[in-house]
Amino acid sequence: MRVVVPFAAEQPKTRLDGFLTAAERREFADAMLADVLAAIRESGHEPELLATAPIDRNVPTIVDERPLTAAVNAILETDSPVAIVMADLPLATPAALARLFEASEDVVLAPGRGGGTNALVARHPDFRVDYHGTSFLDHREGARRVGASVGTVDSFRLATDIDEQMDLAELLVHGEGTARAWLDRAGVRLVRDEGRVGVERTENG
Ligand SMILES: Nc1nc2c(ncn2[C@@H]2O[C@H](COP(=O)(O)OP(=O)(O)OP(=O)(O)O)[C@@H](O)[C@H]2O)c(=O)[nH]1
Ligand SMILES: C[C@H](OP(=O)(O)O)C(=O)O
Repeated sequence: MRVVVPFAAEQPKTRLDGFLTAAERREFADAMLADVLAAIRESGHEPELLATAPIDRNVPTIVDERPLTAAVNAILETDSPVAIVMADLPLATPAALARLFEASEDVVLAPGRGGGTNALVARHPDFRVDYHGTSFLDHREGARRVGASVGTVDSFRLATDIDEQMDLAELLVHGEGTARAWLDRAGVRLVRDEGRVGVERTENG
């Protein structure tokens, strides 16, 4: 099965603007991508990148400048089965991915917190994506509309996409890979005084 990883190569992670500079966001997105690619390989699959611009990685790469939904649907139109795994899932483990890849339904969805779809497998030739907003609900409805059976993978590690500053706390609590190490080097630390955990940046970061 093809495992395709969409990647916004040029201006990634704009919601972290203010906490990380544009150059840092590129480095951090790259570090998360490295973790995701490693987890996919360890699960026994060879990942492919679907990037908005050429990037210098030793991975087969499709460059498609169109927005995310159009670029992913261009792949789903020509191939099945295909897995789509987002590049901002640095907590993803080979075991969590294997649960996604090995589920038997025509369309298998790994929801993200907040209603998104962090990873999916499409085995039905007529299924198409519609990302952003509550894409999990849209994808479930879309799958049913084309007569596809739908499965859901209940996984904290696949549900934790890193979009906003508070998501960085999850990576500091649970992460062990390249992206976690990048945060440590950048001086991003947990704040665990009271209430919900948060993050701050120390001077020497
Ligand atoms: N190929 C492709 N991938 C994209 C595009 N937009 C986002 N992605 C990737 O899709 C996944 C989910 O991205 P989002 O969290 O929606 O967007 P983001 O660019 O990472 O972050 P924000 O700028 O904060 O929205 C990540 O793997 C992104 O790298 C796009 O236009 N084309
Ligand atoms: C790609 C998009 O991600 P989000 O905008 O929820 O991070 C989605 O899952 O629909």
